[in-house]
Amino acid sequence: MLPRFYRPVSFGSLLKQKPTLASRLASSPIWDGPVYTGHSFGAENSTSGEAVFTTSLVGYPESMTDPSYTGQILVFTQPLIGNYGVPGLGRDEYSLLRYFESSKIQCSGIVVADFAEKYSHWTAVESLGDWCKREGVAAVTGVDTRAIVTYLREQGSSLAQITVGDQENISGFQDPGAMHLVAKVSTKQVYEVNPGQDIKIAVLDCGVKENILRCLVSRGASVTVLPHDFPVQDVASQFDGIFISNGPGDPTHCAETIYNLQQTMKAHTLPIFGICLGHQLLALAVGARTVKLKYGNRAHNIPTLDVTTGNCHITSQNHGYAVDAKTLPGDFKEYFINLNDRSNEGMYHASRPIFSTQFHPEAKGGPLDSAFLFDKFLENIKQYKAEKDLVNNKLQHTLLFHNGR
Ligand SMILES: NC(=O)CC[C@H](N)C(=O)O
Repeated sequence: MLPRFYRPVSFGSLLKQKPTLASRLASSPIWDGPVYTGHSFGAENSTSGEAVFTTSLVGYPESMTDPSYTGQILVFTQPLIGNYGVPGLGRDEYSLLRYFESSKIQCSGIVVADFAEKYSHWTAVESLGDWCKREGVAAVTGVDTRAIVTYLREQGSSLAQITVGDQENISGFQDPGAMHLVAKVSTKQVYEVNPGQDIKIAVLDCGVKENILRCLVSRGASVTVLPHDFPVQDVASQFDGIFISNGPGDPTHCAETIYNLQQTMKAHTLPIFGICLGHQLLALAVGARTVKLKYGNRAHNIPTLDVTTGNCHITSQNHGYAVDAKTLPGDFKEYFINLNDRSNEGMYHASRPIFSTQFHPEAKGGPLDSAFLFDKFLENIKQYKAEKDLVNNKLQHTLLFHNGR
């Protein structure tokens, strides 16, 4: 017998079609994808979004609170999800969330083969189902996720709905790719983490993960978090480095950030580092193009080649778009390549301290192979500061000399 709280739930997906005149005129989408019926173990709300799959084995609290998943229904290929429960909102010595990437569930819904009602972990305060219910997020279990993932791999990431019981999904099929989601998840106010340090980094928050901030402040930096569209070019001289964060949706919606980065790179020579959406925005700012991948890369174990060393790193990834490496301008070189699908995984400037990665070196949920890239950014900053100090000292000596005569 099914536990009482289970209600029938359907997970259906929309076959992606090239818009024909007929389908555009008929404003409702054509429902021609498969329907999978399982049980609800989260909030009994209907929802819609882009269905994507992750092959990560652990880290569901981190993935579900990652703002990059906004507007997406996350299908886990790992068949048993929820067995270590969900941790609480504890904070670390920097007041950053210890166990989550943001303070709420960001994805629109989740789909798992088998939900573990019984959980056990020393950090757990509730079950995955209770967390989803409390946060109003739909969750489906008891469906064949192998069939769903086969569909998504063949068809590509697709618009989908979760409907609970007999509910109608009045919102239809929401396409996160058509929305400027970064504006929704970015901070509205400027705030500081670990203030008062010698090294000062400006973070453009397009949906920044807590562990990215932790990776910067734990290396001794003060971080000032700015809204995604903040004119960073106007304040860049107050900082020693600029970081551009991860975030949801299609990077081409972020016209303000792209423009501000162009102006910053024109007027300033300080070190810049971007991760995931940050990489895509930096690439767009220097004139490269981004493309939508068929079903994206979402996993914690993707082999990635460092073109500069020949080393392979196992990386954590979560993206549906990629930079087309063929469109990088001459002074930017390809830094990393995905060894599964050969897509671009990063770039660096030939002579300036600017680089970015498509994968996530902060990887909460692991692996930590590429965490050295934060050290590299901090090294770039120290070198930049040392050169700046040298120039300032020389300038002062020159002025003193002239004054003395
Ligand atoms: N994790 C991210 O920053 C994702 C970037 C972008 N939204 C993509 O899907 O490609």
